[in-house]
Amino acid sequence: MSEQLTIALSKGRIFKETLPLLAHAGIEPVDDPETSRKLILDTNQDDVKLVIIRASDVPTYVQYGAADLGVAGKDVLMEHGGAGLYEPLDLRIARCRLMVAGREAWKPQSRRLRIASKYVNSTRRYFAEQGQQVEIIKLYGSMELAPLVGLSDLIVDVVDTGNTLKANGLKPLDHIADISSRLVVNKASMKRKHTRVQAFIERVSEAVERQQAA
Ligand SMILES: Nc1ncnc2c1ncn2[C@@H]1O[C@H](COP(=O)(O)OP(=O)(O)OP(=O)(O)O)[C@@H](O)[C@H]1O
Ligand SMILES: O=P(O)(O)OC[C@H]1O[C@H](OP(=O)(O)OP(=O)(O)O)[C@H](O)[C@@H]1O
Repeated sequence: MSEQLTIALSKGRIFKETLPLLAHAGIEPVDDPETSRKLILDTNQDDVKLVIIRASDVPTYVQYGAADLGVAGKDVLMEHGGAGLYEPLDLRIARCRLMVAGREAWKPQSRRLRIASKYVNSTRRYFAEQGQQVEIIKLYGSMELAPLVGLSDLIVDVVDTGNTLKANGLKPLDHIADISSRLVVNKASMKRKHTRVQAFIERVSEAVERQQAA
């Protein structure tokens, strides 16, 4: 019997944008995670399963070997720290920027600032590098609201078109990092299932190159 491969993905943009890359590797899910309530999806290949989890949980599943591989945004990987993972491939999907943002009328202040974000580690690291001590408030979403209601001075969040910032009277202030999604691999799976995992990485890498050329 061939080795089982488990791939961790999140619903929404990562699933949608990963589908064509999986298809190039010959993998097609049997169910659609947007309509199915199943958390383990079968594919056209008996030995390949997809697990559907929260975007921020993907590195944890792969770190502990509950999934051999996964797709996660660099924002999520920076926050997780990358323990137990290899990051062999930039998939160049779900591209955005991790940014500091504040109200349109924002002016730099000399007092200690409050920053709201779900990216507490990246936020702490970034402001420490700037030599600034800040108070960080952990949120789980809708960060754009925090400065509007006086919960924080600034936010750290991902920005793509800038429409969400604009719609809420906020402006981008500082660029922290360019973000795209990465293929991540459990370190033990990379050794134990080397041939299988390496072949998968090569097929997906080909698909990424083709998408870039198109
Ligand atoms: N507006 C956007 N445009 C492009 N890429 C984005 C955008 N927002 C987020 N991303 C990228 O896509 C990844 C997945 O985003 P998604 O919105 O599906 O999950 P999430 O809601 O951020 O995660 P969680 O459910 O764990 O809180 C993010 O980690 C980020 O790398
Ligand atoms: O610069 P923009 O293009 O407006 O994208 C930025 C928004 O996207 C993300 O949210 P989320 O994934 O919840 O929202 P989305 O699905 O609407 O992009 C992020 O937290 C911002 O709120």
